[in-house]
Amino acid sequence: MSYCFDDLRKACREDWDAYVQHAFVRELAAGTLESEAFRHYLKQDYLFLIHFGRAYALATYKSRNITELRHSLEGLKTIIDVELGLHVDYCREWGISEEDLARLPEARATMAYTRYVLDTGNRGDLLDMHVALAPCLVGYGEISNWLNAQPFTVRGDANPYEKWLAMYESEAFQGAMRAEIAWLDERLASVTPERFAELTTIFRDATRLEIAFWQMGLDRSL
Ligand SMILES: Cc1ncc(CN)c(N)n1
Repeated sequence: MSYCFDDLRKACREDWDAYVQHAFVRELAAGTLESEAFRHYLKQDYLFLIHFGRAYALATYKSRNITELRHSLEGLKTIIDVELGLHVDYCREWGISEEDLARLPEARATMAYTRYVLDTGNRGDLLDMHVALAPCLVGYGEISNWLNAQPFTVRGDANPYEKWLAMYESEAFQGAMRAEIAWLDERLASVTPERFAELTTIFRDATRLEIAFWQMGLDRSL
């Protein structure tokens, strides 16, 4: 039996769909999401991205050859240069200054998700780490593609969240998503059924923590 990334998705189908098709992203794509819910999510996502930068740095540290090193470094650059850079500018447009960002309280959902991924990376190997990171990178790329195919999605000036939608359909982000899937496909091809079961647990846990992150935005909870 040879595995690939899609087998992880299939093994967690219910959780994966609940994440990709969550009410938060549906409302965002329709342009009906309450602006305070979005602002709350944006602030927590800043903290999330800082910790995910650390997680990609850990993946870089755990790399054992130049190919792995380059791949993890590309992930780190996507988070820091593409997403986090745009995020700070975007927060400013939504009335959140860098000073506000510097003194944010961290929501429990942010703590749980980011520390789970860092702990998985510390305990496990590079494959554990990348499987824990996959719902983040692959998930948002897939969410973007799924939303673009839905009749309720409003694009352009009529949607206040147009920039968010545009970021995740950008070639920089979609290319990073494809590279991550290709990397995972290559590694998963040679794992045993026992190892695949362990990786499925990590993928499911990280996906459930993504669902909790959307819900935190909707509920504006800390
Ligand atoms: C919670 C969360 N998950 C994923 C992403 C996409 N990197 C994000 N910005 N925030």
